[in-house]
Amino acid sequence: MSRHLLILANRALLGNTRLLSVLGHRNSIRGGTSRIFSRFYSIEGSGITQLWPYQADTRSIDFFASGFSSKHYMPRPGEVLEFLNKHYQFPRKTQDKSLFRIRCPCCRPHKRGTLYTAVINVQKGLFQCESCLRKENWFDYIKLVSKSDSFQVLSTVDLSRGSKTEFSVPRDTIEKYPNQLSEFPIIVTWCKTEKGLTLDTLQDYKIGAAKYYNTNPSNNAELSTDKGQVCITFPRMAPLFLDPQATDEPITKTVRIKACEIGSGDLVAFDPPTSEAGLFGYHLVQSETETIILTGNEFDAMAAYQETKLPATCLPNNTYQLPLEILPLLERFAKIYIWLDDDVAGQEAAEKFAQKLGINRCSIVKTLGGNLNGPVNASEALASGKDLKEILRKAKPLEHEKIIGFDHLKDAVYRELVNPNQVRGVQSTDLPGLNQILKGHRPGELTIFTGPTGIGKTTILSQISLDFCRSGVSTLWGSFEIPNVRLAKKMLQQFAGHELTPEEFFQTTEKFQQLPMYFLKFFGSTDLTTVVDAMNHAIYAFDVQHVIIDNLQFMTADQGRFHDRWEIQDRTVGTFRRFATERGVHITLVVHPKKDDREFLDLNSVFGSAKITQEADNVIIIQRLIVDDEEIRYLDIKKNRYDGTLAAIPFEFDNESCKIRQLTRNEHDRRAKGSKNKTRQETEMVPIINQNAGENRNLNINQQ
Ligand SMILES: Nc1ncnc2c1ncn2[C@@H]1O[C@H](COP(=O)(O)OP(=O)(O)OP(=O)(O)O)[C@@H](O)[C@H]1O
Repeated sequence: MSRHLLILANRALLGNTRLLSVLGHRNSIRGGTSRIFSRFYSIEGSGITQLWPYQADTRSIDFFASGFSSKHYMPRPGEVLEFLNKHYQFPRKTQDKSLFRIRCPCCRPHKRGTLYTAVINVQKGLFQCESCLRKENWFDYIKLVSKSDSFQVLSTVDLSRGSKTEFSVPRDTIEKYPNQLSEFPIIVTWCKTEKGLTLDTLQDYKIGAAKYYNTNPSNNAELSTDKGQVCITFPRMAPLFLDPQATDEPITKTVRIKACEIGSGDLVAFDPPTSEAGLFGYHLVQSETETIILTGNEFDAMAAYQETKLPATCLPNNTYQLPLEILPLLERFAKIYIWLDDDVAGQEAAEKFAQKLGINRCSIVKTLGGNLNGPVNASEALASGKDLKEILRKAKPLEHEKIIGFDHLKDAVYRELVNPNQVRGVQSTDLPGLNQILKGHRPGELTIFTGPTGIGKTTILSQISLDFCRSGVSTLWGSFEIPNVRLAKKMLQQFAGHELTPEEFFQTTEKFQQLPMYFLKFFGSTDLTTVVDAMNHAIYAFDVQHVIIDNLQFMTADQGRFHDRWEIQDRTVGTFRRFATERGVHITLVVHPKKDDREFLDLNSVFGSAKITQEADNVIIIQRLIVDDEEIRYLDIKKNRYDGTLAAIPFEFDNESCKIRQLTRNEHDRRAKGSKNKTRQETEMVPIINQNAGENRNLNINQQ
């Protein structure tokens, strides 16, 4: 602590003006220095070392996670005015079209005339009050209006036992990993022959070798108890100081290790497992560096750096996520090349990240350059002898949504045409039948999920969300009926495949915490605007792609009188529908059925008006069929806007893992053969059996 205080004192003395100017863009200096620190860099309570200077360890993560947003960020067109109107701020026009006069959420309205003391730039979301001199960026203004210190979102880390942010071995050992590279010539040879990377590049990036256990959450295998396997190690670096306008060279230190399998480059472990600090290759950034390349993984970053000589870094996790914790590290760059895979998912992520980082400073690199075939990323381009400098030179900025031209649209349509399989969406591992019927989990859709009380809606959705999350789909749960802790407990059991003993708990949570899974803190009846604000924030902060709302009735309970209830639910569904399309996320909404004694449910059984199922892209109903005292349950897909395929998937429930398993055709036929007198509804249900699990074969939808 004393060292940090000393550095802080030195900095304050030597560059007081610079320090204040750095703080100035986020803080009014009217309240004096202590107020500056207490507002943004709180030195009270938890102690100065946690917040200032930005430490290369990970303790300051929560601080940034709850508050940081890039000053380069531009709200979507119309977003600011929509927010102001929804929150009854009654903005008034000024002569300047981009400026609106509003009330300051911080000033006390003592006199009527002093109410409208602030202005907001509706294009940039920047807020400034003439009375209290407060200046805020868009997200901080939202927080002030929402009167919320955080956006009520928990992560898997919060719900298990807190983050593990210490290295598993002493720091000295970590620093020696690059020296161990020479002991494993196989790594150097593989990087050279398979990836075209030189020893110099590996050394520049401090690539090393070390033994690690497999703790990758997408790997279903139990944690191995042997001594681990030799891995190639990628260090993640963070500066000791976070001063976006620093002119001296940042001093960096290793804050996290990513360990991958030699030969495949597949993720084996992160050390520490849950920290998000630092960026790969950040030590290559010099004081005068203004440009950086952001790639999808370490091999792409090294390839881009080797050929273009520009410092290149990569997304920190094996998913398309750009965590808030690393945004401060990218704040200083005037130009960012986003170079992700040139496929549908990669280009969609690139566009999202460009908006998150500020579209004015980002250019998107397309490795394919409009060709149908060829290398899709920097690493493949290097290995196949392409000119990476030339590819980079052709990078284009993302146009603002409002002025998107036909060129951009043409690109997107073309991408979908030539990659039909990629447009199908993320595939389920647990339930291959879902892939056969719905073809995949796609952004921008609304799925309605229903079934009788207690039939297992939450349990199945928990399993499905975990399944997609393991494939990298960042997921936000809004559990308005079941407390988050109970949901997380169920999810942990499904994740482990059995109920956990206290001994297993720690090992399993280590893996579980690495999943991009988040939970809204709300419970019971909650105002729609509050939920939508939190969802918006989660998309910015955690790159959420799938939102689950469980359920519509609990979220809207006690809102409005009896006869207004349908209207409120219709409005809620309409808002979610629009949200899914505009923000490109998949929303799964659980809706209870109407009180219905019939054995089988259909589209008319969904509670509320017909609008609910009309708005939906997919409707899934859990059905039960009683045959000779034995019960068979089905996931019955009753609506599928993507390609119209309708069918039902029979499944059984496994108590031990708390998961469902799809029945094979034989298993189903054996159980269903007792059903002699088929009802009309029963014959309408068309079971699909996972004889060829995972294959997308043509469905014989008249199997029965
Ligand atoms: N297919 C199944 N067979 C038997 N039991 C199940 C099945 N699915 C879930 N369960 C168990 O039934 C209980 C209720 O499950 P769950 O909460 O998921 O139902 P739900 O439909 O979401 O309930 P609600 O209508 O109250 O929201 C849980 O204890 C769960 O473990």
